[in-house]
Amino acid sequence: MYKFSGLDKKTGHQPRGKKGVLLMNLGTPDEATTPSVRRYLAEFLSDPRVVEIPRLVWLVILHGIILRVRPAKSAALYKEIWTDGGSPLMDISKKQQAKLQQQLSDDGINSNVYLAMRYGNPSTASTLQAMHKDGVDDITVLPLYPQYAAPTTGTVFDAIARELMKWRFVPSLHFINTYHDNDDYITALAESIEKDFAVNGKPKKLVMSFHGMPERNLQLGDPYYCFCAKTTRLVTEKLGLSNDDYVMTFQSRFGKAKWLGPYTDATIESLAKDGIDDIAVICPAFSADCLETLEEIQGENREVFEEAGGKSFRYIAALNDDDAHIKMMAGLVKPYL
Ligand SMILES: C=CC1=C(C)c2cc3[nH]c(cc4nc(cc5[nH]c(cc1n2)c(C)c5CCC(=O)O)C(CCC(=O)O)=C4C)c(C)c3C=C
Ligand SMILES: [Fe+2]
Ligand SMILES: [Fe+2]
Repeated sequence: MYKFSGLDKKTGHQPRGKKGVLLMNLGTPDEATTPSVRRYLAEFLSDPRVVEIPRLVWLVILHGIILRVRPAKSAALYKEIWTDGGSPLMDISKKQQAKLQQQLSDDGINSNVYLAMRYGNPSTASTLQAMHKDGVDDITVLPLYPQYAAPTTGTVFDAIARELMKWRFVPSLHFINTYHDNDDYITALAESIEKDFAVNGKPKKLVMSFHGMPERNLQLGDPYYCFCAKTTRLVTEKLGLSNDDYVMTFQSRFGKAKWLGPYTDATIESLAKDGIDDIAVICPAFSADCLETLEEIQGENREVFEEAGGKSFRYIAALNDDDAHIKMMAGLVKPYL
């Protein structure tokens, strides 16, 4: 490590040689208002990794229809889940950052933890610039998506590369692309399920609901589906569940194409109709609770279940800032620090 105190006298360069951790997540609107949601969705849905249909056709649909209709609807949903700390995804991400910082320092590691979002704020570019200013030139990137997918993890890499293309001194980079089968992740999920079962009893069915994606992405080689299946297998094996005890499903469909199935809402409805009136739902693809878990699962899907005759619906929270989750993150980044 270079040992400069203050700026170098000859070059005016910053002291360098520090290592830093960069936590990344999707991003969320700054406010639960239509203009704020529109700005966020415009950036998110313009990403060619997220919507893979011919560019020109998509931009016409996006700006002609979707960005005129969806922001107001989504803003109303965000309002339902908004907290004093802002969007749950942002609030929880900040807590994760602070707790991981503390965990690393408890473990005797003197590296700063930074937080950036792929869309919206704090932006990837501005966070990388802040790291550079702090003298960090060795960056460990942890996208908080347990199962690699091109529209999530892949595009985090794009955003980092796009910024670094402008830099003269490209830092050392360590990119953690997936942790779907990491022992500590599987154990943390299994323990959170066991805790729920201990308090509320074993449900008639455990629904493991993952965020969906178009089925075409799978055919084109995206490993996401297989990684979700592996997480499901490892967690259910750890819990000693039999095939009848659980089901893997996919939620948050968007657009007209066929998405990965079975769909969460249709599954939950048919479970209730078949007399499986007591279920617990967990969403292992989400490292932090957000619109898709708090509103779509706890809100919408609960209603679907109850209207179809279901009696007991439990949502098992994301790992959020649980100690086991933070320790898992520390375990993932430590080999590079
Ligand atoms: C349009 C295609 C989409 C793909 C493919 C997709 C994949 C994907 N997304 C997540 C995680 C999150 N998605 C969230 C919200 C969200 N996702 C899409 C679309 C796609 N996602 C939309 C349009 C939205 C916005 C919500 C709305 O307006 O209804 C979120 C929550 C954000 C928040 O602010 O709370 C997360 C997290 C994963 C893991 C994934 C994997 C394939
Ligand atoms: Fe999504
Ligand atoms: Fe949704």
